Amino acid sequence: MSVKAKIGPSILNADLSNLAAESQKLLDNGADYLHLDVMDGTFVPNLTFGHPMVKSLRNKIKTAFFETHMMVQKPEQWIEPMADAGVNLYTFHIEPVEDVDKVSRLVQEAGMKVGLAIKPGTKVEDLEKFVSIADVVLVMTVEPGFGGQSFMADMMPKVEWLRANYPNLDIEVDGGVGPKTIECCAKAGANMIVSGTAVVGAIDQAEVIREMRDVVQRYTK
Ligand SMILES: O=C(CO)[C@H](O)[C@H](O)COP(=O)(O)O
Ligand SMILES: [Fe+2]
Repeated sequence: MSVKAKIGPSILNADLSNLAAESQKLLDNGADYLHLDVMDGTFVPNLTFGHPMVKSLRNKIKTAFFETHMMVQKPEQWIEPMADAGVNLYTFHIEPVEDVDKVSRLVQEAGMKVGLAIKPGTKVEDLEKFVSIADVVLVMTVEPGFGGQSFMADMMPKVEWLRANYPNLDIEVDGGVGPKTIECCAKAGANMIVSGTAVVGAIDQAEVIREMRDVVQRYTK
């Protein structure tokens, strides 16, 4: 296996009125990248922010790696604006998309890496046919839409199956991940760890980030 352990805090439950400062604090505390949750109120029953907010954040934070987790019905609609906003990794859900290959190509042509996400109810086999075009696959460990939910350990067989078949693939998990659940994710084979509430709400963010990275590193060696 030659994948790197990376911790990407989700700013979903941070103080969004103070997004740049909250994001910089996470980066200063050791975050490897920022996971920005974009929700359209249709694909999921919640609404967050779009490309204008991401662009404003990019103006303040020049070099960090930005992932947008696109929980939207029409991911093709936001490719150009998100590329213009300075997004590095454009992760979209395959469920509402008719032609995943085509949308992935458009993401690449716009200069971003491709992330493909599945909801808890989606079989890993549905993702398999697109793995070759993906830079990252995201296995959701909560029903998308809200931060602070409980981790679904029964998603781990998907991660195990992906790791067994794709030793060098970047496999991300998202939802309810923190110090209590990290071992389970790392053991299954996840190497990109999204963590919202557990990091953002921590008294010592640096310690929580370091602790989770250490656990993942033990399994990625
Ligand atoms: O995509 C998401 C929700 O749909 C968030 O990234 C995720 O929930 C992170 O927050 P937490 O760690 O608090 O669960
Ligand atoms: Fe997310």
